[in-house]
Amino acid sequence: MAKRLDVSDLDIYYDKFLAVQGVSMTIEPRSVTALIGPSGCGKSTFLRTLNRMHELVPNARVEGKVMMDEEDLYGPNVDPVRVRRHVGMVFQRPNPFPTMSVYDNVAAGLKLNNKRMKRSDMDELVERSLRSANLWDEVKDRLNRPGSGLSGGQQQRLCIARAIAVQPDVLLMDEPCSALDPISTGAIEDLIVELKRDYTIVIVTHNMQQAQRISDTTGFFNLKAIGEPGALVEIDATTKIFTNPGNTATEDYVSGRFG
Ligand SMILES: Nc1ncnc2c1ncn2[C@@H]1O[C@H](COP(=O)(O)OP(=O)(O)OP(=O)(O)O)[C@@H](O)[C@H]1O
Repeated sequence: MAKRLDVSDLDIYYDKFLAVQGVSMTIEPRSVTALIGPSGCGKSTFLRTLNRMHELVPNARVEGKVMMDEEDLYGPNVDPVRVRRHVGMVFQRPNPFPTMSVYDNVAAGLKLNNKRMKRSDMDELVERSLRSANLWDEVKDRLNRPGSGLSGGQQQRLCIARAIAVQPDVLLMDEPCSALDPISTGAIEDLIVELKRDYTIVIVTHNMQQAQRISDTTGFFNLKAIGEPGALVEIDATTKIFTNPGNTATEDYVSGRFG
């Protein structure tokens, strides 16, 4: 669990459109890396290349390299479905499987991967995942009720439980709190800080305070110029990015002068 990602010279295309150019960065295990930047600069696009979800868009592709420890995620014999199992994703809007129970939502990935798992082992893993997602106490008496009956914040923690049930190495989060109220947001932020003990976490956020509260490292993306692709401007310790960034565009962005 908790592997390092090493991205080098990554160019990301939607068909002929070069959306993001020349990204290189190292993402350390057992840390939270926040990706910030104005709308349209390619943060979500970049995030989706880290588990090969980008290529689910027809004709979308990348050039460059993404290494997870010693493994080239875009190597010739690598199965993208396996990559997505090892690099989990949590989305902006909580998306539990609506007709499935709370239990089955968490067990869904486990069932796909381990068809012969004993019921008692499955029960144990579902409980452990829900506990890790700080949701167990709230749902233990309604495991058989639909996941869609939970509150928005609970649904998002259910999605996090589902993502960690398969014991991924990396967890990607694309604005996981943007649909949540401040109290649910606080619960998810606390959870992210706890989860970094076991996982490598990369989160896209528009919320500067959130990036400062929960991340160790922050990467600032921006468009090179109007009509040009997005690019990584700088990446550094979060305290440095927010107090003494190396680039004036970063300073303007984090101090709210644009974006
Ligand atoms: N499915 C797609 N097909 C074609 N172009 C796309 C697709 N998704 C995104 N793009 C383009 O890629 C560029 C980067 O978009 P992306 O959504 O990654 O930016 P972002 O920084 O995450 O924005 P936001 O903060 O608004 O979510 C934009 O020019 C966008 O229009």
